[in-house]
Amino acid sequence: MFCAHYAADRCRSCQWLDKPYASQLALKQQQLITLLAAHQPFEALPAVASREQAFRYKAKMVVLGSYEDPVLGIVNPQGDAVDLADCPLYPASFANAFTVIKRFIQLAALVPYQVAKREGELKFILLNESWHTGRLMLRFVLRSKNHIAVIQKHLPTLRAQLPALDVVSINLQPQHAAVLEGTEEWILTPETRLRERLNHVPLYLTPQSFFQTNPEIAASLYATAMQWAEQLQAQGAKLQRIWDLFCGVGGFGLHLSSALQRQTGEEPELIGIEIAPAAIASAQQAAQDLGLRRVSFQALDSATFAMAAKDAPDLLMVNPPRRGLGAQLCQDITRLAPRWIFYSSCNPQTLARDLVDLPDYQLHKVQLFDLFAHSSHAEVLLLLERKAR
Ligand SMILES: C[S@@+](CC[C@H](N)C(=O)[O-])C[C@H]1O[C@@H](n2cnc3c(N)ncnc32)[C@H](O)[C@@H]1O
Repeated sequence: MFCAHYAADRCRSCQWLDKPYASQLALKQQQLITLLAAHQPFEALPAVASREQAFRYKAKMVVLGSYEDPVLGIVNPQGDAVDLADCPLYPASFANAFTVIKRFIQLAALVPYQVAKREGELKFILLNESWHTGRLMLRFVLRSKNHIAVIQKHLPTLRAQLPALDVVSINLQPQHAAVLEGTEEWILTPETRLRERLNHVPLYLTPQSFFQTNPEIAASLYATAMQWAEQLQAQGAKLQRIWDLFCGVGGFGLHLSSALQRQTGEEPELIGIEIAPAAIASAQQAAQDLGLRRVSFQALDSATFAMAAKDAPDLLMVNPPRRGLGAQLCQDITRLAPRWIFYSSCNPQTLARDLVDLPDYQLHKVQLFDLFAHSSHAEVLLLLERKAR
């Protein structure tokens, strides 16, 4: 992929862009296998390759410059404001959306926040596109409530110029700190969720709920977890109780539950645990759309849930943030002793550390999903089985 910003040394966010894509993927795979070498023997499946560009359906843009001439992008290590409205990682529609958003910033006189002076109002623009529908969700991250009224006043103009825009919200982030978003959110549109669909599963993206940046590879990741579960069930494994810890809007659990039900005609019991209430509401809506009845999505801390649990599920799905599961949760998983674990990780280092804390489990399968092409980041799915005692 050619990127003019990278070539001019303005943006180096894609740290590996100087390597041909095939070499990037081979290197990630090799690093992963080396990291997990102590857990041999296991089957290392071929890495799932991404598109090289236009795969990133979520943009987090710092708002810089002035309201008359706004810049949407980053401040690079040299301290320069770099406009990334034409970043080739985004789908083609984002360039037009950013042009319209810049006009809106001018119209509503939304002064970009200046970190050094602690002045201004608009900190970030967060934009999501649904891969399935092409519809958009836009969030303005503001320092104070001062500009809510003016954004509301001009909202009809924004929506007329960007007809794909379904959801618009304001997030309040009053702190002078490197924090992307705050806890208060106002949704300004009648539509409060962006509809997505990966494989056969409807998913709802809302402000304040996590969703994967690369939906095409996320679809492959969910489909793979689903196929592994179907294979286990076909080989006679009992998979009647599933937990999906760190479930977000429910991607893994909903795929697993609906696929296993399709295979046997019997719906497994699914418990999904996630800290963000907005994501839980989305997961509940999707479960209802799928007609699943034996589902309980709960807004809780995963470690607290596991600590209080007495009985293990048959299949434990975990997909923690970069920090991994941590020692306490690994201890509770060991105590509960589910037979099967699917571990999806976006940080192989913390994954490797967690595996050391799960000595009762044998690693069977490893697969890399390149959600983050041109970077050193890797998403991995593992299949673990409790060792015979
Ligand atoms: C890597 S994301 C995975 C989300 C989801 N499994 C998916 O496929 O999109 C990690 C999720 O863990 C949630 N999370 C973070 N800390 C948590 C905690 N202590 N307990 C439960 N969920 C947590 C985040 O809000 C986020 O949705």
